[in-house]
Amino acid sequence: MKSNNANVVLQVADVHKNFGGLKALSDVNLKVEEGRTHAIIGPNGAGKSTLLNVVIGRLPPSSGAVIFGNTVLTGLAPYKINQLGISRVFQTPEIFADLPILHNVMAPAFARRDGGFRVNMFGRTDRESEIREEAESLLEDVGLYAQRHGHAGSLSRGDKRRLELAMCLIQHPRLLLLDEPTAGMSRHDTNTTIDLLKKIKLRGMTKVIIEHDMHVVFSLADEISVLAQGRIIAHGQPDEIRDDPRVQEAYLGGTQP
Ligand SMILES: Nc1ncnc2c1ncn2[C@@H]1O[C@H](COP(=O)(O)OP(=O)(O)OP(=O)(O)O)[C@@H](O)[C@H]1O
Repeated sequence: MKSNNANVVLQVADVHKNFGGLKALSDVNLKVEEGRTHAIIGPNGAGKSTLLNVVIGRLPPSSGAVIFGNTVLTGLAPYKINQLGISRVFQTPEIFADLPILHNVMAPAFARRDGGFRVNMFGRTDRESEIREEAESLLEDVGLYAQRHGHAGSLSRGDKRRLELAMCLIQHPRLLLLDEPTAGMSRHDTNTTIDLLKKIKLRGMTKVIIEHDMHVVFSLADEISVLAQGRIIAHGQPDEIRDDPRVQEAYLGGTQP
């Protein structure tokens, strides 16, 4: 199956996902264009994480397809989908707690090259100094350079999320999926993260972001899709979504986002 739209990076086509009798996703259709930041919002239990898990191959859809560029992802293993150029920052950061922060950022670059993590991967490639340099530069971008030799496990939750972002960026993904990237952060850290994500936008990376914090959504999104009870009930530019009474009703119980 091929996507007709040359500039569409990700297409979710007629996706349904059932958990037994529960319809977590019903007839979900979505297109994300190159270089855009597409936010998916919706109340608790709307199906946002399920949708992301279907995209990255952690959950098979009950029916429908996910297409990345011209490649149908449905049925591919998560590591394959990652190698094709999709990276995800998780709600609960997935890092190597016992490794130094710098090595956490370097590890995915080795994995991308070699197809998997290995014990003693350091010092076994001629690209190590190049990878180290890039990892240090990314740690500067995310504000963790000074701590680079400390263990990742000792970082605060917010800093772990920033570390995970650097771990994604070193993979140079074509599509970055962000699952509540500012959850648990102070307002100051949230604003720093917004600035960082805006910088990534300048580099032209396509992003899908799931976020509860409307300040973050309206600071970053070019387009917003609203999920409620597993269905996309509205899609549009931030101003249209803000003013859509269906969104206010479904998402916020009638309050202005
Ligand atoms: N593995 C699973 N097995 C059974 N039901 C599930 C499973 N995962 C999710 N669900 C159900 O599917 C629905 C959608 O859940 P999902 O986590 O995708 O929503 P969400 O929009 O991400 O919610 P939140 O904002 O609270 O994270 C919920 O009713 C949830 O209980």
